[in-house]
Amino acid sequence: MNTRQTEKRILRLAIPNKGRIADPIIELIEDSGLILQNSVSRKLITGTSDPAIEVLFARPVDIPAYVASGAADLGITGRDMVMERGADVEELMDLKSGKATLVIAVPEDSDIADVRDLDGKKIATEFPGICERYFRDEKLSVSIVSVGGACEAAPYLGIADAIVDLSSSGNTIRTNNLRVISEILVSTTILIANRDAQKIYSEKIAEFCLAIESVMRAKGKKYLMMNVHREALEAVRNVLPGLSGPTVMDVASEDNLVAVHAVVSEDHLYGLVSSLKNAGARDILVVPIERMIR
Ligand SMILES: Nc1ncnc2c1ncn2[C@@H]1O[C@H](COP(=O)(O)OP(=O)(O)OP(=O)(O)O)[C@@H](O)[C@H]1O
Ligand SMILES: O=P(O)(O)OC[C@H]1O[C@H](OP(=O)(O)OP(=O)(O)O)[C@H](O)[C@@H]1O
Ligand SMILES: [Mg+2]
Repeated sequence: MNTRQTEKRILRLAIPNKGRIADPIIELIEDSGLILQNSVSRKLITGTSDPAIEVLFARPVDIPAYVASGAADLGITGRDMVMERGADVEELMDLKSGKATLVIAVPEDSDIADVRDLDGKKIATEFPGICERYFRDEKLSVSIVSVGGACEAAPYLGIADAIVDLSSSGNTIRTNNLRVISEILVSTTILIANRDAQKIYSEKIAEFCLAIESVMRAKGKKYLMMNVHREALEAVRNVLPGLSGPTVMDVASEDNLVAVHAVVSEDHLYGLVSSLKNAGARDILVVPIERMIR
């Protein structure tokens, strides 16, 4: 337990201050109902709508060490960052966003066909820690050239034979005439905790996880409400199967009418609405869902 943790009872959550995963993380946190006081200014530690939680803005790559040391109790960053730093933290939740694959790539016209061909070669990467461990485990001796970005240019510049870098759309690899020969890991954004934090803030952490989970569960889902004549109920039910069980309620004003409510996946919505109408549903409403708590 570090001194901050023993002295103060304000849970500190570290999140990225910039980069591609920063905005989706802020959006997820705020959708869960925890509002940040200063998300757009340059203030690096800010309060939230919960007086017992403060937010630290930091570089994604620094967050694992802050959490491991107890400078922050919770952190949200890429799994690749945690692995790169070899940080001793607890992974609490996979937030399933910010997906990217750490790949080994070589120039398209290279003779290198397989990882085994990399013995004795030079590898450029922003991930020297992961690389060193990976090639040691593979029992290959490589020299690692550490770069701060724009890694894909390294083979062309003659400073490396291969690169280890993240790829998501694959555009950068393709545009720079590289070919993937292997994948090292798939990274997503994760929620991590300091190993002592659970002892001090277990209730706050459980509350935070529940709130975040409820937003994730609601993503891509819509709430459908419709009125259905009893005779058409079976046909409407047949259109809905497979989706989370519809709720059927009597409509007070009309004897023969029931209200049917169901949670449906957004992907099904387009065809589903006309199928429901054809099956006899009417007054169909499609409503957004902010959070789903089980
Ligand atoms: N296509 C991608 N390329 C790089 N990182 C990605 C990609 N998709 C998701 N990520 C994740 O984003 C995080 C990178 O954070 P970083 O602060 O380096 O952001 P960035 O958008 O690459 O910014 P920078 O302009 O500083 O390179 C990592 O955890 C990484 O896994
Ligand atoms: O598969 P893609 O969708 O093309 O994405 C992959 C590219 O994005 C990242 O670079 P970034 O934009 O972070 O620049 P950097 O190399 O300077 O970090 C990563 O390092 C790759 O170069
Ligand atoms: Mg980058």
